[in-house]
Amino acid sequence: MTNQHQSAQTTVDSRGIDWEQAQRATRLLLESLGENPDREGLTETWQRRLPASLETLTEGQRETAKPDMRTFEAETDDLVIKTGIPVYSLCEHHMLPYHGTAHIGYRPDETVVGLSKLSRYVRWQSRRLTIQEGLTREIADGLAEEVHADGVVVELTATHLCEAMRGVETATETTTQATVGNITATDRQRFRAAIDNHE
Ligand SMILES: Nc1nc2c(ncn2[C@@H]2O[C@H](COP(=O)(O)OP(=O)(O)OP(=O)(O)O)[C@@H](O)[C@H]2O)c(=O)[nH]1
Ligand SMILES: [Zn+2]
Repeated sequence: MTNQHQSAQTTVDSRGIDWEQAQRATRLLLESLGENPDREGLTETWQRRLPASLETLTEGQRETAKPDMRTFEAETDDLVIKTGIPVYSLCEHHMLPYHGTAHIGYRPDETVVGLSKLSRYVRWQSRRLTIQEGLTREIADGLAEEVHADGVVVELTATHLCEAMRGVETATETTTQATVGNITATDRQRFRAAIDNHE
């Protein structure tokens, strides 16, 4: 018990990842698939590559990885629209990727945020185990809070590899939307026109 506790303590890195456990689990997974984890080509997979990849792809769980959402004084309260933000997330059901595009519209209250921060924020939020509906909602709610926005609308269109590569084996697109706060009918028309223009 004491040993286990000590070993867990020594292998947990500053970001809270237990490396020894991640390596052991990956090795075990390879073995369970009938693979030889010690064959050339696979040793670094369990020792480094997969644990390190998953550490990156789950950094949305860690506040320390959140981008600095620095804001500036707003000179307008017009809707700010950003289209075509790439999204890569992992579906929590199969831990397989889904990827696509997010579009964001927000109505500033007294502050605006640097444009690049919208893409950075979507990337950070996406890097964890999610379902698409929840991710869309969490981007909208999170941005409204970070930017102190009067209203936010988020649309996300994605293809799930759990549907494409296995299971139903159809590479379809799923679109989800979330709104928070004050988004008017005119805002929605502008948002839609910007998305249509992007596509
Ligand atoms: N609503 C929603 N469903 C998702 C998402 N990602 C994956 N899924 C679905 O989650 C469901 C899980 O269904 P289960 O029947 O438990 O799992 P399964 O046997 O692997 O199902 P199939 O994928 O149909 O083979 C599937 O229908 C997936 O398409 C998501 O982001 N949102
Ligand atoms: Zn899935």
